[in-house]
Amino acid sequence: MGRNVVLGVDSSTQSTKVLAVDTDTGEVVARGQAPHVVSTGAARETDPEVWWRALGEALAQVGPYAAQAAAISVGGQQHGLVVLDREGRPVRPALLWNDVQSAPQAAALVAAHGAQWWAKRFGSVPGASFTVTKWAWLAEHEPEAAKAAAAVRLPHDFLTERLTGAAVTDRGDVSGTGWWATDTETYDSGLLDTIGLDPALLPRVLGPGDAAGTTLPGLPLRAGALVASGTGDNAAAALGLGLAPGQAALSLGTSGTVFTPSVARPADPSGVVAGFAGAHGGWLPLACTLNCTLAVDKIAALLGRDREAVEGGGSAVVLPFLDGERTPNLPYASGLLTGLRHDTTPGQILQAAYDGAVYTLLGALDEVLAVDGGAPSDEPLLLIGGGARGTAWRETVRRLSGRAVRIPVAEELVALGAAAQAAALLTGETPAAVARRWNTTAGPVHDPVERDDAALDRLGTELARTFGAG
Ligand SMILES: Nc1ncnc2c1ncn2[C@@H]1O[C@H](COP(=O)(O)OP(=O)(O)O)[C@@H](O)[C@H]1O
Ligand SMILES: O=C(CO)[C@@H](O)[C@H](O)COP(=O)(O)O
Repeated sequence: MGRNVVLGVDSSTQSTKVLAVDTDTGEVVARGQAPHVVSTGAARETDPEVWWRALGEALAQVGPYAAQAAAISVGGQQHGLVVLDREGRPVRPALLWNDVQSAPQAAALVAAHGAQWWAKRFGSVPGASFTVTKWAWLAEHEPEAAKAAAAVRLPHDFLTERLTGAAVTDRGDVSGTGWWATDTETYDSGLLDTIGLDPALLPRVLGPGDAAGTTLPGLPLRAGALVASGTGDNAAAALGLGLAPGQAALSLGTSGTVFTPSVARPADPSGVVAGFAGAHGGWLPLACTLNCTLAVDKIAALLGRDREAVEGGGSAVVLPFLDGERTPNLPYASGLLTGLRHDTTPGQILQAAYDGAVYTLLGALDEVLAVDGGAPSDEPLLLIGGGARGTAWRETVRRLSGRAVRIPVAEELVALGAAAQAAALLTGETPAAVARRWNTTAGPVHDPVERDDAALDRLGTELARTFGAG
């Protein structure tokens, strides 16, 4: 007898990953992965057709499970602006979450209404990552493309629609647009009017547990398989970990993120904490940096060193803002290296890059955990994302946080969370209950070590001195 299998997809910045997961046990029985192309230079863009082709390639790698799976769900990188024509073809490449060209539009939108208004109504103060600022940029710089729009989607909506034909999104991902009000859980027609975006172009927002539909014929999938709503990648990871309020995750990928579910609706006027909705109800306060694994890998490459070839000690400080930065909000910043002495070694400079990438995430973690008013939790911090496989990343987080860290053995928590969402459609459980049944957080716990306050002080001083940020 064949296994009961579901498929979970993570269409993230650098690649698409597909997991085929045994619904009963949570065992990953097959996996596939195919790379994306992200533009270099001033813009960060990817043609959505690249995601669609990558999904096909990754599905091909899971072999017969693609046609066997009874349900599928797509988690995707958040915020990206996908503009489609009447035939559902991209009008132009998608503007990604880490494209900071819309920083002037973000500043103008915040100035027009005030940070308090944004936080209170939308749960977030939009920086250049938010979709609303990208639409404003498009309307200003490429009005013909904006006029040609017959549909506006997020990355995961685009893929879900290709699978089902349904124009839908979910509350987790839509909460990162900046045009969906978290206080009323509706699109804000007044705001859409001011940015010239017709609400008819937007997808319907599904509720927790709703299905998007079933697979269209002609796909390399079981005809009529259930397709879950999908969600943004961080919300999917929260599902994949079965996170409960007070349990926090730190994700080390192209972006660095920290998040925890909360009962209270986040509304941080400082803009550090984004007030996202959870995929299955509740809230998901989150902070995100633009420069994480790619930035540190680039610095390792510039130094001609393996990413693990770090050395402790010394006084070097690196602020690895190679793409500008979002936390703190410094979209025009570039990377900075200071504190060099005659005895500084290349390995110390590389370690300083890791420190610089982790520093603001840990500061933001306390703010994320404070949304529910609790004291910072003593629970081990769950470390996920590609970087969690690296010793240098793990040891940097331990040394700068002074906290215990747990590394789940399960990799690809976003795809696993999508798979849990798909399985939940079949079993009637919540995705979190599925994830707990699958024991997705199992993995070694690394005990706390003494916090390196000297390194934290050096970084804090440099951020304040150079950028006036802390
Ligand atoms: N063994 C490893 N050690 C440290 N870093 C790793 C390892 N394997 C992958 N990575 C890092 O993981 C990153 C990709 O992580 P991932 O979470 O898949 O990114 P994204 O979801 O943004 O596409 C790469 O940029 C790479 O630096
Ligand atoms: O913008 C955010 C969160 O607000 C990013 O976390 C993106 O969702 C991209 O994620 P990765 O590709 O780095 O996983």
